[in-house]
Amino acid sequence: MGDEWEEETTTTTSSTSFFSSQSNGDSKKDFWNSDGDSGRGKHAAVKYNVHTQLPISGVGRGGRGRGGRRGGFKSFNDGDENANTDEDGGWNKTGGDRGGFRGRGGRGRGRGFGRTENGDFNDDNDGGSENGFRGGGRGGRGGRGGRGGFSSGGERGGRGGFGGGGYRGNDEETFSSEGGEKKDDSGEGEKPRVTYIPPSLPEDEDTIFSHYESGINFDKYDDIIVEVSGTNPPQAILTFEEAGLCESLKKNVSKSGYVKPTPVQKHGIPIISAGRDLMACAQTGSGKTAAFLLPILQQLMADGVAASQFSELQEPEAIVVAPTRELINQIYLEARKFAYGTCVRPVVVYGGVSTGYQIRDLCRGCNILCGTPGRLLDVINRGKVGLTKLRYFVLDEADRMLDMGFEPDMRRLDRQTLMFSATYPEDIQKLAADFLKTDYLFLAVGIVGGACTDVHRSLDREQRERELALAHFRSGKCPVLVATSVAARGLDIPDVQHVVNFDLPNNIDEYVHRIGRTGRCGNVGRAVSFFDPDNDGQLARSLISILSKAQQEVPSWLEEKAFSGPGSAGPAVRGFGATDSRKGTQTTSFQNNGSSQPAAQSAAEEEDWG
Ligand SMILES: Nc1ncnc2c1ncn2[C@@H]1O[C@H](COP(=O)(O)OP(=O)(O)OP(=O)(O)O)[C@@H](O)[C@H]1O
Repeated sequence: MGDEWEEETTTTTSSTSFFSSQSNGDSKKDFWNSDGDSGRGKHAAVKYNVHTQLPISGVGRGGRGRGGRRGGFKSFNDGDENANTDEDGGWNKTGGDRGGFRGRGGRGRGRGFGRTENGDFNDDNDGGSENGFRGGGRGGRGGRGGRGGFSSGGERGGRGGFGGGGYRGNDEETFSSEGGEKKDDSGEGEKPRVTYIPPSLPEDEDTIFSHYESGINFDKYDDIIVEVSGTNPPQAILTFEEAGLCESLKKNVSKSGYVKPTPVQKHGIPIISAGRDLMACAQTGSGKTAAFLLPILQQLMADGVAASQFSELQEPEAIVVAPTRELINQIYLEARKFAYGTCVRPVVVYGGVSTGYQIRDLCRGCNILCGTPGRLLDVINRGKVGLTKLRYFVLDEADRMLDMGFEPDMRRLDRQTLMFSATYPEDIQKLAADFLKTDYLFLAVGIVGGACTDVHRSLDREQRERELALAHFRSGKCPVLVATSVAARGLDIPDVQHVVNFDLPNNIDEYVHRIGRTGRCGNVGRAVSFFDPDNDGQLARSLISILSKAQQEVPSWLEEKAFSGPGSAGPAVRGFGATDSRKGTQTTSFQNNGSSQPAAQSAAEEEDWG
């Protein structure tokens, strides 16, 4: 997933799994069932928390994930000899010179996902990836890495649960001016094509403005310490009335259930309205999205932005970039909500969805373009989006998207840059500052990088609780068991039907043990694993070996990861179980004859519950 099923940056190398007794193969059903005490009869899941090494009953939602590695934004403009060719079905990429983002162009031969010369995966169509901006590729073997210059960066896997990224290696589509015909210019066979078209969005007002009520701690926001650093910051507003919003926006704010602004809105809105660049850091869930959308919309309305209309080339006034597909879609929905009833038209583009579909939508008019990096650069490089009218460039989750060099052409554009995040490591701040005007303002709401105090956190389980959790799982009282690898081995619990490796383990033995909690005693089972190319690459070869020996389907992207490019090295492929490491030892094979078998010696030691 290079794309926070994003994810949070997980630095852990390990692994979380859970077992589920659901027989319908619907892992999500179990995954998001945080109520582990449903009283259903069958046993379900064990999730391993790698940090604590403890099993936890019930599965809590991991929250929105974030992209794993940071992307880049560099080197788009040194196109190679393949740039602006018509290789992909006659499409002439005229966008190269249009206000920056010129793509390198070169397409490699690819199948499935693109791989850049950096050895990164591109998981977006045509080589883009959500996290990208890292320049990339001459498209080495993995295909269209060069296009748009995005290496996959990061939104791979990661912790946090329903993280965005999600590696989707096969999402390739060629969009051509001749109708989006699929074409594989490598001659190596057909590329899987992204044909997914998301369901149409509801147009009724009730749905557009549906929202949940603000929580009991909303008023506590008023006590949060706010710091604004930089010269001449404008006065904060205290109410939405002071924000100077036009009638339509006021109405939309009110229909959204917003009564008073949050601190990041109180300070951020006037800063943006004053035309200042901004680096804003505010805790999760504190309303950063509206903090940038409202003043942008207001300004566009005040300046009488041209109503969007059909054109093959769209010139948006604002671009919002976020590292994950899910997040950018959410931002788009917010933009659509606040722009309701106005002439401002937001559009969203992100990987994993038919490019042709998104381009058709784009061509209908676009004032605010929301996108993940890969797809965004893709549409720019296809000449569908020009940057000459660009006035606002917003980076949400900015700390994920800045450890990269930024394209010089982009820097030259006269635009207002707004960066938002809940965390800002110091080194990232330095990078970010380099991309902002020198008089930018830094807005810190609450403790910079601090986690939201409204989230009750607990790390640790006593033995008594562990045993109770296991007992509940065993008895079927709790259908899902979440645990660390400590529960990988040995547990023999009837009716476990599903094992989910939320994070894959470090070694293949552990994998074998974990999935062995299901499919026992002649029963069938199911194991679903989330593979993070950044963290799990070393497991790829052994996984392939294990899968093929068990006559399971081996995804082509896994083969690609295992056998090509940097990072593909992994442990030598060996057979299931173990082979005798002593040279020259005579080996006897036993086959289904019921006779004794040599015990498989695992490389890893047994885990201890202690
Ligand atoms: N002034 C407000 N009054 C009531 N609700 C608000 C207000 N501002 C934002 N919200 C709501 O609060 C929720 C969180 O807002 P938002 O997603 O913008 O947070 P965020 O700071 O971007 O969080 P994260 O850092 O996790 O991305 C949303 O449902 C949003 O509609």
